Amino acid sequence: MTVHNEKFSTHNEFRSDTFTVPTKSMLNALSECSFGDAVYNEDENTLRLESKMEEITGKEAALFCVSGTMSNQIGLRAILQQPPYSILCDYRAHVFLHEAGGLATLSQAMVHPVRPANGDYLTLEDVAENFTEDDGDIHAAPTKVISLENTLHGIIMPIEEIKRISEFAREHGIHMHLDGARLWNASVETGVSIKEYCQYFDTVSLCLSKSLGAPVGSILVGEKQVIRKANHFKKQAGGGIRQGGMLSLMAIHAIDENLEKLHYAHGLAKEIGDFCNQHSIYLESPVDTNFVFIDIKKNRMNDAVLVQIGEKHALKLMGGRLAFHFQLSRESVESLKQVLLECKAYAIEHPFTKTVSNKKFYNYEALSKALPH
Ligand SMILES: Cc1ncc(COP(=O)(O)O)c(C=O)c1O
Ligand SMILES: C[C@@H](O)[C@H](N)C(=O)O
Repeated sequence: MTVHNEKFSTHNEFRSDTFTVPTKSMLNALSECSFGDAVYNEDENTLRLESKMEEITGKEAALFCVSGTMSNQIGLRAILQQPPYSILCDYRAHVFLHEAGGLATLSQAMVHPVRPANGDYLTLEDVAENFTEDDGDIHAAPTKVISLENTLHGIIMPIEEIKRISEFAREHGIHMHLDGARLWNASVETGVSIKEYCQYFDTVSLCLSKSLGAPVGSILVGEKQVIRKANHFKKQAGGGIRQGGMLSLMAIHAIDENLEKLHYAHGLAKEIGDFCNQHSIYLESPVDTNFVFIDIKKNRMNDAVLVQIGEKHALKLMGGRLAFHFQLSRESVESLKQVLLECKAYAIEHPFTKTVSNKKFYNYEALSKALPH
């Protein structure tokens, strides 16, 4: 992957697939992009992207948003009507843990985080045992949305389970939202189409700026009146995009050119997952797609040491979560194996037994080194 300068190198970038950069093909396309004001729905490329996503997802309407956090939060807000209500989600859900408490502030929603009994993904039994019936009990905040995430920590949620939960939700008048930031990864891996996944949900958020490599953006899809309301919340939050044609054209190219490259990323992740298993480096969850979650606690590793050993080998890490994407080099993956062996050896000599929060899969100090101060 040729990049524009070493500061933005992605060949050695394992912190997240959010660090992927536009390909030369995406940049070359910009010579032909539109410059309409997208707030007035006058940008040709943005309308083309939204129409493309309506076709891919089978939903009535699509909305180009500046981030996945925005598309999730305005999507959930748009389907909620009158508090008190609650949102049921996985205890690791991004909408719950990593979107700055938006469900409380924008949606005034209570969140009911549920730990899957199987350790990997929510089942109907998890939902049925934990949802709050809208039965008039004034002590309660009835469940009005079940928000799923696929993939979650790279784990694929089986389509059969999604279907069971969706049927249950519809029987109980509960909306279904999908945080599909990496639904592309699930679809490429399972062969189940994006459209088939989306049919079980009222609203779906899909990210363009992660494994697909677009520089900015996510898409929210749903029924016309829901997307119309979501667009209102988008503008309220200052998310109106003026000449968005450059961003949406790169997003169109990202979908057309990079989707198949996800297989490469998944292959690298599985290779590292197998390597860990062969060298007794415990994993937190299965490697279904583009993430390897090292079980830092069980390995008695210190994630700051892992980051430092990574730096010694010119790799960018931010903790026990290892992200894989199509811009990684073969050499970096080989170096990563060395880093993991060194970190495992260090942990044997110096076991890390301090109790740390499991709320974050990233070492913010390491991440913050990349952030403007
Ligand atoms: C599962 C998931 N959903 C939503 C988001 C939010 O996306 P963004 O960082 O564009 O706000 C992320 C972050 O990348 C994510 O990992
Ligand atoms: C950090 C987190 O918000 C981001 N979504 C990631 O996966 O890297």
